[in-house]
Amino acid sequence: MSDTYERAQAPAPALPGDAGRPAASALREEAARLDAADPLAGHRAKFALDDATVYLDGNSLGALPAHVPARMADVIGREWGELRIRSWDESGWWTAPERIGDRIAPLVGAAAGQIVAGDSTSVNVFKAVVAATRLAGEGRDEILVDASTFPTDGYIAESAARMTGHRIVALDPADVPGAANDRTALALVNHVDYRTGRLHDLPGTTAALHAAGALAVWDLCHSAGALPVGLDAHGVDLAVGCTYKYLNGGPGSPAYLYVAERHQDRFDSPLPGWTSHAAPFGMEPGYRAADGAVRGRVGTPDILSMLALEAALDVWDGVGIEAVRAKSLALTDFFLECVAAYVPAGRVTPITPAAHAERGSQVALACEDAPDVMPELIRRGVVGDLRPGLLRFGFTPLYVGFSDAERAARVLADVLAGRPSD
Ligand SMILES: Cc1ncc(COP(=O)(O)O)c(C=O)c1O
Ligand SMILES: Nc1c(O)cccc1C(=O)C[C@H](N)C(=O)O
Repeated sequence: MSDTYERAQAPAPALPGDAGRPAASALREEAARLDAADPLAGHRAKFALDDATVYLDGNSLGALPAHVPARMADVIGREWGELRIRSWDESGWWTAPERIGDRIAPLVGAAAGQIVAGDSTSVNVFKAVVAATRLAGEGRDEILVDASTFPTDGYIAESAARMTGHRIVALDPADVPGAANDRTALALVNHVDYRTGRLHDLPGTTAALHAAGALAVWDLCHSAGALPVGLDAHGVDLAVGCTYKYLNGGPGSPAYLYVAERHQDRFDSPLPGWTSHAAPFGMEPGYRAADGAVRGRVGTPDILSMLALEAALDVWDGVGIEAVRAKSLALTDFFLECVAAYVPAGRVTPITPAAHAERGSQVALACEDAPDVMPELIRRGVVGDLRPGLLRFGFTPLYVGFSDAERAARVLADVLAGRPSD
């Protein structure tokens, strides 16, 4: 872990803040110092953001990279408007899913040729789960599913299991390694829990599944672009993720599917659409799968969203995911520290793990009156979101700073203490 964000002083004691805002000026000064020393601070200018708002919802919808509208004007005006059908070849539309997959690959620790962009995460969960049952072969009739999963994964896995004749076993992700056995076909696990922000043990869980002869399928929605994933290094079999959170691809931007190279020959998609055919324009009546990641494609790609995503990925040029992780941990530490210092005692309880090894890039605070608190926070310019019983704050290191974290905690304390806005 880098010492870039080393603290100038010991963290402020976790004093209850009812007496006002103890330590406020010290924490504000510390935030300014950390921002001034932050090597990623310059990246914020690449995004369309205003200083009146602290945007802590990039774990739901990433901010707009400022250059994307001009690129989209060109895609619509010239590529579609003037070149029309020629753009499938001349503008590279046809190969966009695999080309963009290769742009996502380094961010999740994958070599080129294993990721294809397209469809939604839900659809890719379906492809991955069914394909994994086929790869696992006969005699394995169980699918382990993260019981705390984002709901869509659970719904899709359940339906896939009914179709393939498997049995779902829902369990805590921490229990997956111990539960894997010779009946397990695969486990589907979220790398980071969308509610709590807990980071699950991808290397250990994957290794335990392999030891039992089973496959590991990971949902990277809340980790890709926020922390190192290491898909190849840890031998993950299949993975899916969305691109509208930390990858800033835009509302409803295409998701992606990773199929490890060693499985590609036997990857048997349950949705073998024509764009994954070996000869898509041969219009053959029978299906023959293309080689490589292209096998994960289905139908015509959603080109406008796809190309907005491709442009959005430019913000990663020259950015290392390790640097992003170092800032993410420093930011979430600092926010937790400010919350502990400012917020009236007993009003919120952090449920995001304190241990760095178990933390994604968000902080979730249990709060009894969360449904009243979040709208007021948003009214005061601090945008997080609400999940049942929780205030959820996402920290996107490319555009969130330490002063943002301090301000968010201060405004939260004001709202909870019933103080008017500054
Ligand atoms: C972990 C996880 N999986 C899946 C999804 C959603 O999937 P889809 O892109 O199909 O809406 C989300 C968020 O929307 C998510 O947080
Ligand atoms: N995908 C979303 C959408 O289409 C509308 C609103 C929110 C979302 C989200 O991404 C929610 C998000 N996955 C979550 O962690 O709660």
